[in-house]
Amino acid sequence: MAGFSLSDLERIIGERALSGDDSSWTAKLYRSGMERAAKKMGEEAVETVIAAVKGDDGALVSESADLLYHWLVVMKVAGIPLSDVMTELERRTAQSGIAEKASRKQD
Ligand SMILES: N=c1c2ncn([C@@H]3O[C@H](COP(=O)(O)OP(=O)(O)OP(=O)(O)O)[C@@H](O)[C@H]3O)c2ncn1[C@@H]1O[C@H](COP(=O)(O)O)[C@@H](O)[C@H]1O
Repeated sequence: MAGFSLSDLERIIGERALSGDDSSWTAKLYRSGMERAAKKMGEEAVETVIAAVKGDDGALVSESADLLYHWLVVMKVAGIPLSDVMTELERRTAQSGIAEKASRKQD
């Protein structure tokens, strides 16, 4: 299970979004467009915040999974690949020099 990545989920969402399968939540949400998908993501974000503030670790894991899934659907609707976000995160990390400092510490 630990081998499952956001890239795997992005690929599944990409396939299911265009599947035309009426039983697919992804296909339905993708078809309904950005407003609905973003609203759903917002609901999951709020539920994640509530779980965090309550200190409910089980709910925090579950709501985080819902949030990441719905965020990836929003990104699919927007047509922005996950790799664009990872590139931006990598750029920020390189800019801060943190990765370099960590690798120097290991030597
Ligand atoms: N990770 C998810 C995932 N997380 C949440 N959901 C769905 O998101 C929907 C909304 O979640 P909520 O918790 O808000 O449930 P709800 O309150 O009943 O929803 P609403 O009343 O607002 O409709 C539910 O139908 C969940 O099943 C997901 N649906 C799909 N996936 C992934 O997408 C794949 C493809 O799924 P399908 O597109 O359904 O084939 C799956 O194999 C999973 O990997």
